Amino acid sequence: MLSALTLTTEREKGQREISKMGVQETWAGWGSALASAMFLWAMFGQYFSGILGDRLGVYAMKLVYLFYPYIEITFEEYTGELLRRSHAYAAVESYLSASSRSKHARRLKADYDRSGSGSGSGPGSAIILSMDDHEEVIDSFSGAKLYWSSQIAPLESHSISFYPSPPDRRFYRLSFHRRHRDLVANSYIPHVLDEGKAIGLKNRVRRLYTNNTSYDSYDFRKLGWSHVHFEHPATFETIAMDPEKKRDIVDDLIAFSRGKEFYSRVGKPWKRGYLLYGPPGTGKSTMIAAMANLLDYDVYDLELTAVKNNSALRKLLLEISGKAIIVLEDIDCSLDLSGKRKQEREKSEEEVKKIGSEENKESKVTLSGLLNFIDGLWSACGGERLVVFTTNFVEKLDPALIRRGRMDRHIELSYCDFEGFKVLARNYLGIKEHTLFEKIQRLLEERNITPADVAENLMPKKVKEVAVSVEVCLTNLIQALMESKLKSAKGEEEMLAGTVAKVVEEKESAAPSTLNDVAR
Ligand SMILES: Nc1ncnc2c1ncn2[C@@H]1O[C@H](COP(=O)(O)OP(=O)(O)OP(=O)(O)O)[C@@H](O)[C@H]1O
Ligand SMILES: [Mg+2]
Repeated sequence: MLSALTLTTEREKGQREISKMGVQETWAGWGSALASAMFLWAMFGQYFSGILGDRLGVYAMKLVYLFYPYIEITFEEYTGELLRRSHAYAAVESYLSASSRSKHARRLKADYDRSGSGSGSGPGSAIILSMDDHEEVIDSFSGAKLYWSSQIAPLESHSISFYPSPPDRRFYRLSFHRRHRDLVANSYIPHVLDEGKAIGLKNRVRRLYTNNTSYDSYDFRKLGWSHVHFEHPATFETIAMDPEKKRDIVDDLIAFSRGKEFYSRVGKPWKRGYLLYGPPGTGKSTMIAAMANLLDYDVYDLELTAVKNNSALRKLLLEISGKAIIVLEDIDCSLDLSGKRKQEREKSEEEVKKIGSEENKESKVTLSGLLNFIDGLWSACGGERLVVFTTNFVEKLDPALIRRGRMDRHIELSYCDFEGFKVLARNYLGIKEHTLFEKIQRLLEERNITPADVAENLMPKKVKEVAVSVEVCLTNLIQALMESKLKSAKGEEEMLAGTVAKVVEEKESAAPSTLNDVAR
């Protein structure tokens, strides 16, 4: 059987594909002379079946079956014109990486065991071994023998193009005796996909993605996103904000993550939009990290100005997996339809000329392209996604962009209040109360200070300060508070009222009758 399996790897042409269960099922085995003859006979039969009737073709196929009773199913890495990595392929990859199955393979690929359990390759080990390309393993299921091979083949291109040719085609091929066909279709494949998905989730390490600046949607060799491991310690416990508001956001996020059935029942794609707005240093980015940690999602940090056009944006969207937070920071700057950030606009023309040609390429993403990205038909692919916008200037945003349904929750992150301060004091100094708290509370009511500034003042500046840090830090904070601005609305009103009163007083003494009217 194994030799037959090896032979099958050599032929690529003339496969007759039968679509079944989202994978391709192909007639097998014509590497040997006999199988080739059978195949030609079958083709001959098929060709003439239109003329001579179906009978000839049917006989030819029966003959092929007689001598080569194996069925093959392929699981392609990319489906739908290379648009998306197939989940079935990823599940098979994980399934075959399980130690019990990969131990028979002779050529293996090694990777970290992201679960930290070391289950991949023996006790205490921190790597996972999986099948390398062109490798074969045998699996068994309910008495049936299943032969898996990992394959790689150049993708045939029939057109001449300026763009680089697409990457090689990778796929797993499953071969089994035809008598197991029902078992494989009804039980084995669902078993492989379920188990593979579970293994994949267990090994999953969260990632922080960013879109590549040189990304070209026509270049198949370039991926749209690069990633690093996502390791941000922020949690909702460490975020300084009104506890009730915080509880509400956490409840909303958890309800969303458990809402698969709800969303499908009401006919809405499983996604939710959050707009976080407020002055710099109030915790917008920190909250995104806390969201990702709470829900165990990947983060896709999308730099819109690096996206060439709407079609590149759509392609990026299709590369995003489920369980993801798509972040567009400073959306008021990114959404400048010229594609330049505000700071760049402010640069003199000469400075702009100096920018490298790559960076200088203008983004042609339009508002409608972005709206489509958020909630067009394509946005529903993948499911379980949060889209988060952040801005310092919510009033600058186009209302269409942040209307309810698109950005479902609008969350203001503002200056630090006493409740927020208590959270930071607990995080940074490990204290719940102190004699200086009262003074700090009074000052926080009068003055504007961002949580970032409070946090900065609560950090010991020198190593030797650590022992006396509480006192020193709180005093630093009081100092900073006294130097910070008065609460803008209240402060400005008071200042304005004071100035007006003073002017009125002065004018009254100069010309009482007329100025009394004005003051009134
Ligand atoms: N609400 C908060 N709770 C806890 N820490 C905070 C909070 N806000 C700010 N910080 C601290 O200040 C630093 C800066 O905060 P962050 O980057 O989240 O601000 P931001 O609102 O995203 O600012 P920007 O608008 O400039 O992007 C963080 O590293 C964090 O330590
Ligand atoms: Mg930020």
